[in-house]
Amino acid sequence: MTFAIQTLNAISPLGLERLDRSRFDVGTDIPEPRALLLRSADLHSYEVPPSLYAVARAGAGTNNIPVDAMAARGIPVFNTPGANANAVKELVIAGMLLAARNLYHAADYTKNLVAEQHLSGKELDQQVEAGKKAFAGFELPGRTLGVIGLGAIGVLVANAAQSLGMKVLGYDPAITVERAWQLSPSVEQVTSVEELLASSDFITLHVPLIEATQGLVSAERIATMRPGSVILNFARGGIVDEAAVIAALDSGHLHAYVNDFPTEAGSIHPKVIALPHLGASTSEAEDNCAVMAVDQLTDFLLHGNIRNSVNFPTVVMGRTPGTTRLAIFNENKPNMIGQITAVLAEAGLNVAEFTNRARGDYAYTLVDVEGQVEDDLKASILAIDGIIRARKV
Ligand SMILES: NC(=O)c1ccc[n+]([C@@H]2O[C@H](COP(=O)([O-])OP(=O)(O)OC[C@H]3O[C@@H](n4cnc5c(N)ncnc54)[C@H](O)[C@@H]3O)[C@@H](O)[C@H]2O)c1
Ligand SMILES: O=C(O)CC[C@@H](O)C(=O)O
Repeated sequence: MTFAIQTLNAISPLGLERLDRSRFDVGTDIPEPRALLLRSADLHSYEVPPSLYAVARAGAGTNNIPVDAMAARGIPVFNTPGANANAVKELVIAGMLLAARNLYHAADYTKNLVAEQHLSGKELDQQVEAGKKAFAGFELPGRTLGVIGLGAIGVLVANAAQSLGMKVLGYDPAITVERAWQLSPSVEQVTSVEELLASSDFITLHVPLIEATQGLVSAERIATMRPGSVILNFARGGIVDEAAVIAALDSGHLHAYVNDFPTEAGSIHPKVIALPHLGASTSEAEDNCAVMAVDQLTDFLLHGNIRNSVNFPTVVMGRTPGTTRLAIFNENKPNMIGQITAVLAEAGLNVAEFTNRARGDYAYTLVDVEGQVEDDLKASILAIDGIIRARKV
């Protein structure tokens, strides 16, 4: 049996090469895909075909995918946490330097001297020296960076800024133990966004775009920021009230807004540096994301294992020779396990391994039974109230 995987964005060949072509068909035009492999393609109005088993996002953010609706259909959505974090970290550091040293306008100034004013030689030298004072900037050591979201990217940014001599504040009410261990001990964790904004010269956002973070940087909060501060947004456009930022740039309250999500108003504003969603656009990050996404997807399709899903729990079980594996998605409600095992017992099947984990409203079961199973077993499992999907793997 082969699995058809449809790619909806350009995926690094390093990832695609890992797909064993005797088991996987890959293409951009696949009418009944078993899986989707994508980056930023928007799935919110995608009509999910009954054939679809899984979605793999080669990247971190999954706001382009209706993850809850996918969960309700028993479709895990995978992402690749950390795989592009270094690329984003480097761009954030570049963004701080672009803003602090006015590099964007400075480079424009010199280009203009030649392209528009046609200066050369001594005249050019004179104007270079005469004009440079307009672009004098400030240095990073001693300045404070506030990091909102201490996940894969936020921790790398915090540690890098700290090693550049900055004071770093961090805010993340749900920081994981793993990230807390990675965070430099010199980074001071604060307990509110307000505290962080009031004490920072730069703030950088590294949270997902979800209901709770939509408009997190609001007009009210911007008003509490230090005069002359800089906002860096390499997370998602919707986390910032851009109209409020532009008003604060116009009034002189903010120095600059550096972001990865151009809008009509932002792109042409002289104090906005808007990059074309470049955060993860390095060959290294694209390779890392593609490899991780493909490996997670194939492990799920071939073995039912779930790692790094944003809508189902991690469930991983090694294969036992001589057994048949069933992968079952169900609603998270009482007596589901009892009913599944009762069906297996009725079919005279001996369970070799069994794992069940729940996450929110849904749960996932992997069960290895000894020997082969009859085709009608799947129908008996699907007949249990609350079972969403079942498959022999
Ligand atoms: N510009 C780009 O190309 C690019 C690349 C990668 C990621 N991103 C964006 O950056 C986001 C973060 O990526 P990541 O890899 O660090 O993800 P991550 O999941 O490792 O970290 C996100 C962190 O945000 C925290 N968080 C969630 N809600 C919060 C809140 N209200 N206040 C404070 N902290 C909160 C979480 O606890 C978590 O620690 C992604 O969701 C994506 O939108 C953009
Ligand atoms: O795929 C990309 O180029 C961007 C990915 C980035 O926004 C992410 O959330 O990982």
